[in-house]
Parts: sequence; structure tokens; C-alpha cells
Amino acid sequence: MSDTAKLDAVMTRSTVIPVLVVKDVAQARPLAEALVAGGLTTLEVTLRTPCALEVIAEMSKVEGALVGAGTVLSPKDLEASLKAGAEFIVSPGLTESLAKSAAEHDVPFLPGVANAGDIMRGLDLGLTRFKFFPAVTNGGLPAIKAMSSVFGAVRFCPTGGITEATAQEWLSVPSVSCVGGSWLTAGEFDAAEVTRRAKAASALKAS
Ligand SMILES: O=C(O)C(=O)C[C@H](O)[C@H](O)COP(=O)(O)O
Repeated sequence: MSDTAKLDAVMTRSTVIPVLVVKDVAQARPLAEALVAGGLTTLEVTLRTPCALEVIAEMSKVEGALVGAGTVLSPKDLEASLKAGAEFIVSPGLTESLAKSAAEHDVPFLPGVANAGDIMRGLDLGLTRFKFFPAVTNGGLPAIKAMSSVFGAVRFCPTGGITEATAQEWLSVPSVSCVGGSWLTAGEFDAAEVTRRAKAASALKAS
């Protein structure tokens, strides 16, 4: 499978990728189970808490979950994430060192882009799948539509400021394969509520 096909497989498993900030490793499995029960099976665990690597390892044990690492800032983060069991890598930005490290380890890599120059650096590195970040503050839907008309073969996962109410509008843009967001797990953990939000999100369709 080509690198692009591997990334497309990650990006189209479910059209919404929950972006998770987990502070307590004991919550990892119940949280992943609640999301998977609602039909969201691609989970991005951000490396923003001290226990994030343990969370990746725990969530990877949940049947049906495909667990990746987010907020990956360096090759060192990438390697630690892979050791913990991450099956894909998301970064808020794009650096050459990270792109090369992902290629060396043959792991699907979704780097963040904010503008046309970032996308062009990505294309130079052989990348065509990007996280558009932070999506809303970077110009929102008008910005992604403008970029899409310039970069026809590129596909995006907009993330940052997207909500249950706005996700469908983003998914209706033809270059948007999926969206990321933290709304699925916002607030105190409540498994039934997380599953309800996941069900609503998994019913959304990309165009
Ligand atoms: O850590 C990262 O790498 C990120 O992706 C930053 C945020 O977690 C996402 O942007 C989620 O944004 P919200 O859905 O607006 O909360």
C-alpha cells in the first residue's frame, strides 16, 4: 500500500477523529471503549499529558480502536509514540526532520499546515495529506475552500475550533476527508454521553 493509501485508510475509517487529552491513565480504556461503541474507531491521543504514552498503550488494547499520537513535535516524540503502540502520527506543524523520521519508520504521518507555503513544503517532501490547523482561526471554511481549489490532489483533516454543530459543513468540502476535534470528550468523563456524541459524529458523512 502506498503512503497516501495508508493515510487515506486512517482518514476515512471514520469521518471524525477525536483529539484526546487524557490526564488519568485509568480513564484510557473506558474512554476508548465509549468512543468505539459510538462508532468512532480512529483515536488521536495528544502527547500533552505526562501519561499520554501509557494512554496510547492502554487504548491500543481496545478491540476495534486504531490509536495514533497527536502533538508529536520531534523525531524523539515520534519514536516514543511508536514504542507505545501508536499506529499513526499527527503533528500541529510540519518539519523536515519529522517527515523524514515518519518515512523512515514507514508510519502514516499527518502534519499540520496553516497556509499555501506549508502545503508546498509538504508536497516537496512527498506529502499530500495534511491536518489544517488551527482550522477556524486560520480562516475557516473560506480558507480551506481557497486552498482546495489551488491544491487539487491534496486532502485535509481540519482541526481546531470545529464543533458537533459545524463538523458537517467542513465535511461537505470535497477536499476534506475527515475532521478532528476535542468536543467528543469535553467536560467530565461520562461514558454514555461520550458514546452519544460519538454516534452523532459517526453519522456524519464526508462528500
Ligand atoms: O494538540 C494538538 O496537536 C492539537 O491538535 C491541538 C488541539 O487539541 C486540537 O486543535 C483540538 O482542537 P479543539 O477541537 O478546538 O479543541
